[in-house]
Amino acid sequence: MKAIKDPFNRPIISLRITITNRCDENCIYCHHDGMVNSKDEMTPEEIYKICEISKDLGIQRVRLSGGEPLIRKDIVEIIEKISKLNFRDISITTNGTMLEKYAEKLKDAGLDRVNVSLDTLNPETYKFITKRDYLDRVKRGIVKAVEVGLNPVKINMVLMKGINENEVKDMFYFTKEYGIVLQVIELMESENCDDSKFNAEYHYDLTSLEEELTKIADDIKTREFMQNRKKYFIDGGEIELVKPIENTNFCKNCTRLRITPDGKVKPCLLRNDNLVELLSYMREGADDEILKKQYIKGINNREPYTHEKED
Ligand SMILES: Nc1nc2c(ncn2[C@@H]2O[C@H](COP(=O)(O)OP(=O)(O)OP(=O)(O)O)[C@@H](O)[C@H]2O)c(=O)[nH]1
Ligand code: SF4
Ligand code: SF4
Repeated sequence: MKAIKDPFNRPIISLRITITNRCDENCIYCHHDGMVNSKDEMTPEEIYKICEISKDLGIQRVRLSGGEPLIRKDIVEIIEKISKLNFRDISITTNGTMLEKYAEKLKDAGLDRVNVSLDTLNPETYKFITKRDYLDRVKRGIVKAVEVGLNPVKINMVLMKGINENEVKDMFYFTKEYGIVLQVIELMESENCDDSKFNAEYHYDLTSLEEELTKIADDIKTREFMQNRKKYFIDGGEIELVKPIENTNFCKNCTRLRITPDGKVKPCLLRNDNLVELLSYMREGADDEILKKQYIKGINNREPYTHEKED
C-alpha cells in the first residue's frame, strides 16, 4: 500500500517503537525518548500486531528503541516475529552495553542494522555522561555488530558544550576505521522533563561544525525523507548531522511515527499531548479496522514541531 500522508503532506513511511523504558545506564541528558514512565510493556505478539497494521498502512521501516531495547529478555523473539513481515528495513537504537552478546543472534533473527549511542571515547567522560563504566563493553559490541554484518552500523554522538564538543575528530577516525557512519546530534529539550537549565549549560550549536564540514567534505547529500538531514562524505568516512534546533526543514521532512512502550501512537518525539490509544483497544479485542482507525487518528494528529516562521 502507498504511504498515508499526514495533514502536512508528509508521507508516513517509518515507525519507531519504544519497547521499554528500562535502561542499564543513566545518562545525564536522558529524556527516555520523550516518554512518560511506564512499567506496562507490550508482549512480542502485541508488537507484531502493531507492525502488521503498520505494514498494511504503508510503513516500510521499523526501528525498536528504548530505554534500552536489549534489556528485554525476549528481544530476539521480537525481531524474529517482525522480520516475517518483510519490511524494507528493521533496525535498533541501543546503548551497546549488551550488543556483543546479542549482535549475532539479532542478525540471524532478521535485524538489518543498528545505531549505537556513544558520545565519547574517553573513559572518564563516558562515566560522567552515563554514570557507568561500560565503555570497553560498548566498543566491543560495536566491533561485533560490524563483524556479524549488521549494515550500516551507526554511532549516535550527542554533542555537549564543555563535555565532548572537541571529540568529533577522534570519533570520526574511530568510525572510519570500522566503516561506521557517525551521526552527530544536537542536544534537544523535551517537553516532559524540566531540563531547560541543563540545556542552557550544555547545548552546543552545530552551525560551526556544519560550516566546517561543508568546507572539507568531498561530497554532501541530503536525506530527503529523513528530515532533510545532511550527510558529509570525507576521506572515505561519513558524518550525518542531526540538527533539529531552529531548522524548519527538519520537521517539514519528518516521515516517522512512534509507538510508546504502553502502546499509544505518538505523532511527534517532542510532544505528549496528542497521543492516541492503540494497545488498550487491542487488549479489549478490537478488530483490525478499529485499530487502523486509531492508527490513522495518530497520523492525523501530526504537525511539525518547528514551523516555518511567517513574515
Ligand atoms: N527531533 C527529532 N529528532 C529525532 C527524531 N528521530 C531521531 N532523532 C534524533 O536522532 C537521534 C538518532 O536517532 P535514531 O533513532 O538512532 O536513528 P535515526 O538517525 O533517526 O535513523 P536512521 O538514520 O535511519 O538510522 C535520536 O537520538 C534523536 O536525537 C525525530 O523524529 N525527531
Ligand atoms: S542509554 Fe539511552 S535510554 Fe539509557 S539512560 Fe542513556 S539516553 Fe537514556
Ligand atoms: S520534532 Fe516532531 S515533527 Fe520534528 S522531526 Fe522530530 S518527531 Fe518530527
